[in-house]
Amino acid sequence: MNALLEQLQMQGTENDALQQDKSKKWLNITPGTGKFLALLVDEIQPTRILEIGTSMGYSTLWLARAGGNSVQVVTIERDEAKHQQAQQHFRQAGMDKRIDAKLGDASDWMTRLEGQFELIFLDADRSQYLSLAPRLFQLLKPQGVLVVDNALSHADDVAPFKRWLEQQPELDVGVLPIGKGEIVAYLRD
Ligand SMILES: C[S@@+](CC[C@H](N)C(=O)[O-])C[C@H]1O[C@@H](n2cnc3c(N)ncnc32)[C@H](O)[C@@H]1O
Repeated sequence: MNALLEQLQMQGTENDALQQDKSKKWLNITPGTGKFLALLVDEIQPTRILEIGTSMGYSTLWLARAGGNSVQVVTIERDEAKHQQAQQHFRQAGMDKRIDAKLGDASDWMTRLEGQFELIFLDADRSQYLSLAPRLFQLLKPQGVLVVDNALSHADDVAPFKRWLEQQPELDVGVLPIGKGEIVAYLRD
């Protein structure tokens, strides 16, 4: 599994350096963010994790591995080629049973998901975050944590969403200087 993560990290870096078409870039989280997510999973011990923005499944694999056998990760990707390749990586890692990979737009899938998640990782089209915010909030379980990537690398893009989070009295919101910057929002009970 370590070897697969290292391979995906290297392939992603190489692909993104050469690829001109942004929709074909992998845009993996950094290994540091992967380690942070794994630590968080170890601390929260979630049974259900929601990820928005699968790409090739690099971050999904960090989440699923840390969660062990008892976790189910639901991950959403709208690009069919990426969705297919991610599923191949999940099988390769032997993690396909605990990863439920959905193909389609997050705004659509999120209305169809039932129940709540102890951890939500948001790493998708930042222009949609504000419109997704109310439903994301409903999907987050009390004492759950929402993590949002690119808080520092694309601070202007995520600013309206971050302000929305900060206006919710039940949420404690901070930004950690890990990887591309991570918003971490904790939903008090
Ligand atoms: C930054 S990449 C995700 C990287 C991935 N989390 C990782 O670190 O391995 C963002 C991905 O989100 C997908 N995406 C963007 N907006 C989406 C949406 N509204 N619904 C589903 N997928 C979306 C894109 O196609 C892209 O593959």
